[in-house]
Amino acid sequence: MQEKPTRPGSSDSAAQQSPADIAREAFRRLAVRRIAPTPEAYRDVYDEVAGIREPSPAERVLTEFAANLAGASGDIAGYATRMAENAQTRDWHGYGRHLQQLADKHLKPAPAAKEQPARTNSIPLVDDVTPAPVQRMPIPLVDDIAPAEEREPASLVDAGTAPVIDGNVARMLREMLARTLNFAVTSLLQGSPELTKESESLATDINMARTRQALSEIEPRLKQFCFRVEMRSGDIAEERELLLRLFRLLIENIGELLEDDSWLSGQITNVQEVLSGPINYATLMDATRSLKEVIYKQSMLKHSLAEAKTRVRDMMLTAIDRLGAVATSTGDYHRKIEAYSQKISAAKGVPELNQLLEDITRDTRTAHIEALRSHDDVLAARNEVHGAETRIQELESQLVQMSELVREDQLTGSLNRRGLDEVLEREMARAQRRNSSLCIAMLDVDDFKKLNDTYGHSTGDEALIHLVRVVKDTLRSMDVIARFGGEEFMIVLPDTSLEAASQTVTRVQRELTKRIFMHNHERLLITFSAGAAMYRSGEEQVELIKRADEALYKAKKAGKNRVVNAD
Ligand SMILES: Nc1nc2c(ncn2[C@@H]2O[C@H](COP(=O)(O)OP(=O)(O)OP(=O)(O)O)[C@@H](O)[C@H]2O)c(=O)[nH]1
Repeated sequence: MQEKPTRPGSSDSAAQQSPADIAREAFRRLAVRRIAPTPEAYRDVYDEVAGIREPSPAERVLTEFAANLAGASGDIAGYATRMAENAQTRDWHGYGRHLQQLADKHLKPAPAAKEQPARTNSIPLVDDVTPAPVQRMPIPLVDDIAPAEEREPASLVDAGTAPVIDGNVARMLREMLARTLNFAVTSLLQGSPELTKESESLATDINMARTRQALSEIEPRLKQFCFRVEMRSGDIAEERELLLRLFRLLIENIGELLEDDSWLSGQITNVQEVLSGPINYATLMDATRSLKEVIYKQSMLKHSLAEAKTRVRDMMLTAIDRLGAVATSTGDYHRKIEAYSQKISAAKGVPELNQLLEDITRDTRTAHIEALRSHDDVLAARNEVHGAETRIQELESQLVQMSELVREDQLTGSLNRRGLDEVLEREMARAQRRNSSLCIAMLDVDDFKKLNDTYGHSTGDEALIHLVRVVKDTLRSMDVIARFGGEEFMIVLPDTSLEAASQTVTRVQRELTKRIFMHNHERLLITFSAGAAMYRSGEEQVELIKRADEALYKAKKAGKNRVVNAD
């Protein structure tokens, strides 16, 4: 199929076309040029048909590169001018050729020995604009271990040249390249089946290539492949950045809407913190886990809250009904009394008056009983409303506490890093204010990997829970344990000297040997090493932690299951 030269991409002709025409023509050109109809390719061709000459990011980079190079001296400036012309006319093939020549001439090492004239078997890369013929490095690519029939014909091999890369090295390089393409690159290209296929195909061909000629044929394909991969990575990075920006914006807006819903702000802050730091799998998983837990608990509380609110509403309705009934009955009573007074005025004798008095007494008693009952009902309803109000307040404060949960490590129930930061900040300020001593100790479970490997990850988890339980039971209530990460914990000991801190940690170690960890009726001894450090007035949090960490390192080096004090 040939591309028709009609419908040039000029704005005049484009102006006469409807968007549907332009789209149809864009698809036709994609098909004719055998370009995959990706959104980017479609956008480029659409712009071309519509006469919109918006350069793509790659075009912009290449154009700027050529412009910057123009300031160089000598023949580099000549290449730069030609590349700039190519960029202007969008002759990317020419651009690539000139760039290749420039690289060949200025970036490749000089031939190994002058007296051995270099010969090349590859397709020459010099063209008429190259000032001097380029001499390519002779690299015999024939394997010394390759079977004879796979070798390149003798006429193509550099018989007299000393190999710059010997056959073994060439084979290794080829295999490494093929493996990189086959495993590393391919695994990074998920979601792009075309590129994955090309990567695998290149790996196979490179592995099979035994001659320079064969490699020369692969070279342009590899170049094209690299270019496409680079474009794709750029797109992915851009998409990721856009998504993150969108997500941040969303979270920020939700945060602003939350003035009344303080129970949600904990989660929002948590997510914002994750988004502001370096994002990796672990931080995202951590945030997801703690949010899930909190959301689950909150949903249960919200359910009870909704029930309590419905109950209050029902009670209010009942109370209003009752008040309505009282009003109705007293209204009836007033009307009756009015009627009685008229009857009394018109009464003819005492018997009639007696009868009227009896009727009035009866009606008055009934109205009184009704009023009393309603009064009692209203009082009971008011008490119930009070009770429900108190319950709602309790539930609401529980919700606020739930939000605090994100300061807790979900596995062990100790504080998490965020909670630790807050406690440390608070205690350091207090120690400075009161001029009191404050110590911290970094704990790291010994040979924890071995425990995991031998008994499984969930047993490892149980061991961490056990450790935290023992630490909590052994420490004073004012002391705090926090999970620093993985199998590392930190203990914060306010009002404690370094010596006392070290003794406390040793006591925990002893307690661990007494309260042995059981796994399937098997007694497993858990030990840890620790580094203790005392806060120096005015010291930064990171510095204090660093000193404790160094002491912990010394404890590990000295044989584990011990405490070392920082100097
Ligand atoms: N079960 C479990 N394992 C974890 C957790 N966090 C980290 N780990 C594991 O803890 C192990 C730590 O191993 P290492 O850093 O080599 O330390 P170690 O084996 O204790 O060796 P030493 O510290 O030198 O005594 C790794 O295998 C982690 O996968 C967790 O939450 N649960």
